[in-house]
Amino acid sequence: MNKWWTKHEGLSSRLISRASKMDDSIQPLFTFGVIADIQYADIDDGYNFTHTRKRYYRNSLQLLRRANEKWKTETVQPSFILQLGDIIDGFNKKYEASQKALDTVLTEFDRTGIAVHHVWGNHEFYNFSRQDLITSLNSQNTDFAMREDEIKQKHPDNEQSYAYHFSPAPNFRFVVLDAYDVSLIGRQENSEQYNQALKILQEHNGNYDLNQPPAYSGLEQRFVKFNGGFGQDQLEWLDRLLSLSDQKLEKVTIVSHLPIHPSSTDPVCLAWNYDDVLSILYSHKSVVCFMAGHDHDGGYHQDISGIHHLTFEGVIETRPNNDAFGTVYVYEDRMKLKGNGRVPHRSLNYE
Ligand SMILES: Nc1ccn([C@@H]2O[C@H](COP(=O)(O)OP(=O)(O)OC[C@H](O)CO)[C@@H](O)[C@H]2O)c(=O)n1
Repeated sequence: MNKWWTKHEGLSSRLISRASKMDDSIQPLFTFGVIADIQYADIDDGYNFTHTRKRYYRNSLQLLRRANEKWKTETVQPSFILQLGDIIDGFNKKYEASQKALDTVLTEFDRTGIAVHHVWGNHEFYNFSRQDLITSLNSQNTDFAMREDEIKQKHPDNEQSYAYHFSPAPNFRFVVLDAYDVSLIGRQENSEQYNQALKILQEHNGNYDLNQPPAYSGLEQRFVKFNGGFGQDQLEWLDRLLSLSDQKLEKVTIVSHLPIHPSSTDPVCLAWNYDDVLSILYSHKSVVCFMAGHDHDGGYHQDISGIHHLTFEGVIETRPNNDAFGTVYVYEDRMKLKGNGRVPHRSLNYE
């Protein structure tokens, strides 16, 4: 086992057992739901590209329905739901069913009456242009995003990067990042971001098919077309935002479709410039957690600065009789993830 590949290390199991012993009677400050990689399509079951994992395209909607039912009956109603990207599958495009599939899933989410924060993943871009997504899957303007918020740092609307922040309760902030800011998917061929992405992939991936990972092992495998990176403007914005959060002694949770810690994911799912984001996070004291999807097997790692990196198990590769979602209970001194089905319980103490 390589040193950086420690997602099932002892620390994780110790945290799981500590979580199960925790006192349930204390009222959380607020709660929120999390779900990843629903990848709904009204098509028969299939497999991932390498035929190693079964995908339940139609049933993913039933799993979302079960998650919604659970969230609706929580004693402390979730303040919001984080949908970590890949809400519908790329296959919808082939059947000209993208809009219908998206409407189906959004209608299902609507039944809860709970605000949903949507992250954009690779499958969003297989179905829609960025311009389409700005109209149809844009949660930047939900009720509490930016409202009555002392931190007004709005992300510069540079070529429509989809990054924003919100504060659901005093002293807590959530940041949604755009992991496909620099990418070959979702960017126009004449854009700066597309050309930057092409240069990166040409430098690191010698394959004709750029979806094919460049090496059998190691972090270089992340240089594939179905991943992407964070642009300089977005990184600078994040840095400035976190400085303000530091000053306000906030606890910050950051979310993105792509994981950024090598020990929280298979390297083939890692963001290209994950190290740039990590350096920024390490220069601020406010960040407590980073949540992502994309790696359907899930993962977890607490890094050297105490940040919890959670990669959520994907709905699409979850058997019909199982579940894959979580509810996070937020307290002054910790967060507690109550997992369902493949998503394990975890206690996430702030260090
Ligand atoms: N070796 C490969 C792998 C994939 N593709 C094509 O790339 C597109 C995205 O692949 P897909 O597996 O659907 O992406 P997900 O985001 O669902 O999953 C990411 C990780 O694999 C999950 O662990 C799709 O069009 C594939 O056909 C490829 O050409 N060559």
